[in-house]
Amino acid sequence: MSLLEIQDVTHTYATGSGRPVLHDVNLSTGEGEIVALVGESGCGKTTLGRLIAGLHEPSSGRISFDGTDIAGLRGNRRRQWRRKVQMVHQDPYGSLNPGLTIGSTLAPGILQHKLATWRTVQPEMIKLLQQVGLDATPAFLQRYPHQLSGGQRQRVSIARAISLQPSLIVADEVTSMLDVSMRVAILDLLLSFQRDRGIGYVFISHDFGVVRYFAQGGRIAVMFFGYIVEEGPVEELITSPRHPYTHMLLQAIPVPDPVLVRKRDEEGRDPERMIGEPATSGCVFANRCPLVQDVCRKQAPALTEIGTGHRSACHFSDEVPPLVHLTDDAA
Ligand SMILES: Nc1ncnc2c1ncn2[C@@H]1O[C@H](COP(=O)(O)OP(=O)(O)OP(=O)(O)O)[C@@H](O)[C@H]1O
Repeated sequence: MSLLEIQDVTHTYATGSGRPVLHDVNLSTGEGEIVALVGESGCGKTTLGRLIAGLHEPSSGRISFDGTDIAGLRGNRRRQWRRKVQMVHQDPYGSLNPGLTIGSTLAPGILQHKLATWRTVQPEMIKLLQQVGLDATPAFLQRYPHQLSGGQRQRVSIARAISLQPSLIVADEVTSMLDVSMRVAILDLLLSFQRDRGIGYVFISHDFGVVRYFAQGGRIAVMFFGYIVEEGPVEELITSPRHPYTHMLLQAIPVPDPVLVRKRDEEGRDPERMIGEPATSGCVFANRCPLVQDVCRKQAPALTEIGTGHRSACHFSDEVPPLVHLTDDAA
């Protein structure tokens, strides 16, 4: 059974344009699994993450956790579900209350969920500091977020999430505001919790390099304007994309080799296609697609199984060309 199951979820913000920002999303993840959500800014990654973490309710569709529809959960069962799914945000400074010490940030959740008592909460918090690589002392618990570096603040956010012993963490662009030197350390820290505690992740990022590192062995779902257009095992999807949008994103990753850049351009990389409005009928990607044909303007392709655990929403997924920078003759 899946840990998390998202079925036909559509979401429209009451305060937004009135158009859905997620359309008929279907996605599932098993215990301890990593599923990465990738796509350009505004495609709905954070919205989907917030629905999974229960911070918004979907306009329609169903989200089940441990086999139970979360919309129907009440009382203690609802509290348990809220504890088991935690979210770590992109901006650790924004998500930590600047007026609270680290101790006052960590203690309430632990006490509320009865994971420690008033007597044991301090040693519990010190243990957490040590587990996330922070100075494990009572003095550190007295510090405020502004007294910490960006990396330390993100470690506090991670400590707050793991303090509630979750089964799933939604990690939303968790390294994008950190120095490059700090990024791998934070990713490795999160991976250690997957390895040692079986915590699964919904890992949101626009960076395929980061996703390839973090989600190895897991799956990627590629989103375009609120639709999942391709989903599959990480290595297979990154080396042999079967949707023209995934192909375009991967082909746009900068390479430091001018010969390769020329070869990509000769083979049809068209910067003009990197921008453009989503189509309002037929395939949502039709206005940008290099493979577009008449049928794409008329009929939206379903997300269809094209290999084991690999799905693509394209009428012409067989015609997506190999990536230039990964073919032998490009070397
Ligand atoms: N609270 C909100 N009210 C109204 N519209 C919103 C709200 N939050 C997001 N949106 C809109 O929903 C769409 C999807 O936004 P979302 O933040 O989920 O995308 P994203 O892929 O995570 O982008 P980014 O990588 O820039 O965070 C965007 O058009 C955005 O403007």
